[in-house]
Amino acid sequence: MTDATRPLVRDLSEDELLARIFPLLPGGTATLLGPGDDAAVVAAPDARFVVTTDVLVEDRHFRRRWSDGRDVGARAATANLADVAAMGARPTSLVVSLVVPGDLPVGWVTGLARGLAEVCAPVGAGVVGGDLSGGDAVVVAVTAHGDLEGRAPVTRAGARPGDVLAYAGHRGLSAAGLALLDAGAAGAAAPDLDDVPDGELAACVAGYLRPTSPLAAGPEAARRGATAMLDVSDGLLRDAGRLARASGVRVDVATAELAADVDRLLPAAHAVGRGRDAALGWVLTGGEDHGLLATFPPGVELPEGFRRIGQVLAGPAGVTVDGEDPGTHTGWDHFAG
Ligand SMILES: Nc1ncnc2c1ncn2[C@@H]1O[C@H](COP(=O)(O)OP(=O)(O)OP(=O)(O)O)[C@@H](O)[C@H]1O
Ligand SMILES: Cc1ncc(C[n+]2csc(CCOP(=O)(O)O)c2C)c(N)n1
Ligand SMILES: [Mg+2]
Ligand SMILES: [Mg+2]
Ligand SMILES: [Mg+2]
Repeated sequence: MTDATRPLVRDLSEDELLARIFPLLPGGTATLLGPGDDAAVVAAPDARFVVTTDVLVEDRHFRRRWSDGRDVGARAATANLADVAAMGARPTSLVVSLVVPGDLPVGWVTGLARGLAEVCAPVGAGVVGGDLSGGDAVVVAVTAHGDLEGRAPVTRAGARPGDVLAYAGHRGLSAAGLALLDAGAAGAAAPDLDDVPDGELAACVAGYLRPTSPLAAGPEAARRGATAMLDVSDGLLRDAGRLARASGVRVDVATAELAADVDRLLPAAHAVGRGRDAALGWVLTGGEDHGLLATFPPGVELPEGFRRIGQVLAGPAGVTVDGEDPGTHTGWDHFAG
């Protein structure tokens, strides 16, 4: 019988570990020279490219008892590709820096490469290089690049009073999944997604372990004239506030437009002994869904996947919910609780 926990990272040399990773990485349609040399070469037909980076830290962004390597690889790719898409760009390539302890099974690391490939390959993005180091905790730092294909980038700063506020992707799913794992899984073995009961609870846990981002909706929003856009990583209200301040407008989120999302999360709220207030909180302030929040000029037909969730009004710059100040807790902050 094969032992999935062997060999360990410390049983292999760096070169041996890399030799197991390389064949698993997606090639990508823009890759001219992939991993193995001092740097990769990636086509940039537009003569400009977008570049962004995000890091996942063990016990801050994921727990090894909940997430396997594949989950973390998929999540690291999604978090980064969503930032590329939020500029209106098409992802082309990623580099991945890995810090791993020596007692980590090699299968965890190859799982991470497979998780990266599962998210990157379908959109034609290559994993073209990275770095490897030892350390006490697992850290996955990804840098992603994207092609604007001749379009102007969609920044956070272009929203105008009168625009429609719209969102594509899941809302509150990841936060609900985290709450379920937090409430039920202390000390438990990593849940295999296949073992989680069917239905909405499983969808929430999957939404936390492997969030999906509507990546194609970013370039499509740009083509349809989106005036501002960002991905929601820290919470709908927190990120809407960033867009609002960058644009110098008031962004008003309408809870009536979010009722179906709240309903969907009620089983998860009940499972952790909470009610509708918790579900609404996850939708408004939960992070890591990596959906796209964008503003469009009035009258524009929204691109596929986007739904209206509010409106853009004249200042003072900031976010309101049904016309009211939402208070201080609008989402995640690494340092300010
Ligand atoms: N250490 C840093 N040095 C330079 N710029 C940084 C640093 N950290 C963040 N930034 C920049 O600050 C801006 C906001 O970063 P932030 O990480 O909040 O955005 P994000 O990646 O879209 O969100 P999230 O990290 O929640 O997914 C980005 O333009 C980012 O490049
Ligand atoms: C074990 C565990 N506890 C809490 C959370 C929640 N969380 C961590 S970072 C973050 C915001 C996005 O991160 P960043 O701003 O670094 O991109 C959120 C919502 C989690 N994912 N895992
Ligand atoms: Mg970031
Ligand atoms: Mg972002
Ligand atoms: Mg953040």
